[in-house]
Amino acid sequence: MTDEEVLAEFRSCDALLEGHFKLSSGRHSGHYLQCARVLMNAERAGNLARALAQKIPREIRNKVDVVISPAMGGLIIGHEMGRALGKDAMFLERPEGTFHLRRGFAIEPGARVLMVEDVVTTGLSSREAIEAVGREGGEVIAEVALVDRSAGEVDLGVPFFPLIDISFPSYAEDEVPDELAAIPVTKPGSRS
Ligand SMILES: O=P(O)(O)OC[C@H]1O[C@H](OP(=O)(O)OP(=O)(O)O)[C@H](O)[C@@H]1O
Ligand SMILES: O=C(O)c1cc(=O)[nH]c(=O)[nH]1
Ligand SMILES: [Mg+2]
Repeated sequence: MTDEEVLAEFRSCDALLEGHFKLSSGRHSGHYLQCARVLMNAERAGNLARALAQKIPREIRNKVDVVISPAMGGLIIGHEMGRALGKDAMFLERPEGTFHLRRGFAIEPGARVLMVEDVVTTGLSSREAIEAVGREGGEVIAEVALVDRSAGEVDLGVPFFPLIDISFPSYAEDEVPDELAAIPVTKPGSRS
């Protein structure tokens, strides 16, 4: 899929939002990609996951033992990636603030993990999720995401293959432009 085709999918289901958003990192932005709306259609979610799987070089794809994603945003795309690769898909949660496996999920010692995210902006959530896999005994060999909002700038410490690169501006709390500050802010994500 080309970048334009992927963005057309987002636009077609009103998932490319404009307004004033507080992101997971605490930064502010006039744009938000609401991946849950894109993924609410199972056929579209499957198509996107298969396109994303094609972004992973074959030599890495062939090594993946299991797929893991950080809830909530990574959950559906992680599940569909598991289907695309024919691997189990588990998810990390952070009810007390730190990602870990729950619900009886466990990783074989040394298992090679593909991390799957919906969006990467600063990469903070991804790095926390990658660390969590290490604590659980696995090794993240690569990450994929539907969207890289850092436009290729982020360093996750593992090879990273997004479906699309986008660079929407984001601002620290004390640098929000007046035009943006004038719009009531919403915080769509679930990090507290
Ligand atoms: O690269 P970052 O700056 O960390 O931002 C990206 C993260 O933010 C969103 O999750 P969020 O924490 O909003 O929670 P959710 O997945 O539960 O919606 C998104 O799903 C990524 O996990
Ligand atoms: O950085 C984020 O929290 C974020 C940005 C975005 O565009 N979409 C999203 O789901 N999360
Ligand atoms: Mg998330």
